[in-house]
Amino acid sequence: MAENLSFVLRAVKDVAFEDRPKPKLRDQHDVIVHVSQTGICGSDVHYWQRGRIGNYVLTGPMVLGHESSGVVAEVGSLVKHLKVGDRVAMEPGVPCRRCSHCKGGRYHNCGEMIFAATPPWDGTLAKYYVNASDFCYKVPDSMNMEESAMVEPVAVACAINKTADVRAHQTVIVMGCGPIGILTQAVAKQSGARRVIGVDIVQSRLDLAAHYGADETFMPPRPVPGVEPIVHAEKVAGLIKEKFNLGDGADVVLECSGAEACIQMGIFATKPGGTFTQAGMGKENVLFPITYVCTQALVIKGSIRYLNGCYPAAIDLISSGKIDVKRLITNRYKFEQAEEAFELVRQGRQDVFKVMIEGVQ
Ligand SMILES: NC(=O)c1ccc[n+]([C@@H]2O[C@H](COP(=O)([O-])OP(=O)(O)OC[C@H]3O[C@@H](n4cnc5c(N)ncnc54)[C@H](O)[C@@H]3O)[C@@H](O)[C@H]2O)c1
Ligand SMILES: OC[C@H](O)C(O)[C@@H](O)CO
Repeated sequence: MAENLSFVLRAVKDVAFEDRPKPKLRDQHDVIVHVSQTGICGSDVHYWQRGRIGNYVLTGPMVLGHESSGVVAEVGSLVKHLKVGDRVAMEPGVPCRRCSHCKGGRYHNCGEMIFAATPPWDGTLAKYYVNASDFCYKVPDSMNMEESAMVEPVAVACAINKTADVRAHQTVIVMGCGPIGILTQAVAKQSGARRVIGVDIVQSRLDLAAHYGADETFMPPRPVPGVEPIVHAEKVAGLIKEKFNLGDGADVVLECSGAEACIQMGIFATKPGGTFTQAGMGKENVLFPITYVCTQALVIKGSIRYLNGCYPAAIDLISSGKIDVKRLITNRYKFEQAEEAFELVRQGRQDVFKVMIEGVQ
């Protein structure tokens, strides 16, 4: 029997199962986690298919996966808050704790972050994963291990809302109704937003959004041949403002698709002085209506991964039943079927939303 069966991306479009040595505690504050469930994220599929996201480039074999829960199997001698057998949600990025960003409380900006399944760091799709104990959060008994793996995308959604400073009574437009968009809509609602409008080009995703966090949904009309895309985007933003009676725009726009058209529409749909936050990661460079940003004095922000407090907040939202992540899981696979699971996500079928891979027993 394998010691630490791992699902490894060996090169672009080339995955294989390998038996890797069981990880060792790197210091006395580490824990070894026996991984229970792992959700597949678009970025895992992206590395598999293209081998890079922005500056992160696959240069050697890397274990995939970063949305995981598990059971503590071993604890370092200085770990106080966890013991063997505890069930945890794992925050997959551990910062250096020493740079000016970490010391300033912005650890998401740490340049030395070790992030699971971001080259060159191995991910969590293995029997065992070693993590800093303070980045492992004990989950209440009421949460199962699939829900505990879903803490990761909910924490991303919390960070997006926190970055944009979403507040009570605001009108929020969320571009994109994939897992991140839908959860961002649900967190916006929980943050007190008065109206949340979800935008997507896929009807089934709008239908899900409408039964999840969004109050209203919108499908942008197709681009008109001969009309400049940016002119079309401004027109569509006008339609959104008119249809939903938003006056001169939404208080906040959260971009969760990465699509160039959505970025442009989102900017034009933000009210003067409002906040636009980019979380989607698509094309690295886009045509961007910068003069509009200037003349309307918009606040433009970027959101990446999680901020301090987002993991605990996500656990609270799930365990209190305020966000029901179970409804989002559409497909489940055994560890040995990991490639099949990845292939399913790659196909982008409309009936597939969140795919889970069970850990090695
Ligand atoms: N910032 C972060 O920390 C962070 C973390 C995780 C994921 N992401 C990024 O967030 C984005 C969303 O992630 P996801 O898992 O929900 O991905 P996804 O691909 O499932 O969702 C994207 C959605 O956008 C919709 N879309 C695409 N083009 C559109 C258009 N022109 N108009 C309207 N809708 C359009 C798609 O139909 C889809 O429903 C991705 O770009 C991902 O890389 C960012
Ligand atoms: O949810 C976390 C994200 O998937 C990662 O930051 C990834 O997209 C970039 O490495």
